[in-house]
Amino acid sequence: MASAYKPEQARVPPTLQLPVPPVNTLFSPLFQFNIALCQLSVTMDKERNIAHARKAIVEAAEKGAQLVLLPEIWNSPYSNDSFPVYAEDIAAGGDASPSTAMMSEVARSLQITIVGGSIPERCGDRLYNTCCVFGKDGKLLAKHRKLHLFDIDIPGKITFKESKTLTAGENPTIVDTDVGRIGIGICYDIRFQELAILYAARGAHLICYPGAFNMTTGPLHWELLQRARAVDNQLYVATCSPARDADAGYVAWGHSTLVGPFGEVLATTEHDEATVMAEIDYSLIELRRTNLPLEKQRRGDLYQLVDIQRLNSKST
Ligand SMILES: NC(=O)CC(=O)C(=O)O
Repeated sequence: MASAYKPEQARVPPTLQLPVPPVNTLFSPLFQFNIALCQLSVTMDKERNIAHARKAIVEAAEKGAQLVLLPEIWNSPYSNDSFPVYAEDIAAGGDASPSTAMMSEVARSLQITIVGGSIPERCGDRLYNTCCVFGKDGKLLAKHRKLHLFDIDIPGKITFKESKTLTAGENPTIVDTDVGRIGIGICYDIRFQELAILYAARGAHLICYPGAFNMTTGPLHWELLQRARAVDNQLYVATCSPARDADAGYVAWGHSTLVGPFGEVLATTEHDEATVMAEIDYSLIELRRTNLPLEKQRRGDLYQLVDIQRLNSKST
């Protein structure tokens, strides 16, 4: 009779395995707090977009948000023509990056954490689609450059090639904040489940995906992907889209959403401008991992995901 598989019998070296650490042994973030997803209208006027985002952040904080998530490309129209024109030199800061200066200032003055959606970033002669995370002291905690560029071709429906102007990032981004350990992905990054598995293995409580899905893929895939990433990894997933502008060159799907660790939609909206407010309770992550102990049941003898960065850092 075949004996039952036990994880400790896996023949893969332990350094390659991705054990998920218990949520409550990581560090001490707030376990319960309010998140705001600011689904913003975006215009061609960058100054207006920045002032408008600031106003939405202030209003969300006044309603009790301790974490604010902004949309993908909120300071610029979403187009290859606009990215070079609206791009900012984030590393230079100050006047070279009015969008990140605003987020840093408002995070500090309101004492909140901001996952700043994304903006086009200029670095030397390259452009990136970049998300900046600010702590409540206004410090830049992390910068995530979209890893998977949105290059798709669905004839008669939508063709978009971010790679015409943008360069892909090189690093997954996971960041410790006052409101938990947060993994970051931007829009198309949500389609790559390995990234979410990696974040879960590194102890993420929440994955934030600023994203501008479109009228073709949005109805079928947007919520499906969020719920899949959340239920597979038993953690929270938050998304934030620009509001829909039917006259824009790229029409965003909207529907910014928070999904819980049981794959349940906790809060969402339609396509108009709106701020979605919702409560996050990280104790539910442990509860769901106890209810469904997937981590213990995983067949490490049959399949493994390798954390390349961890592997490389061990071999140098
Ligand atoms: N805009 C994106 O990056 C992704 C998207 O719209 C899709 O995957 O569909």
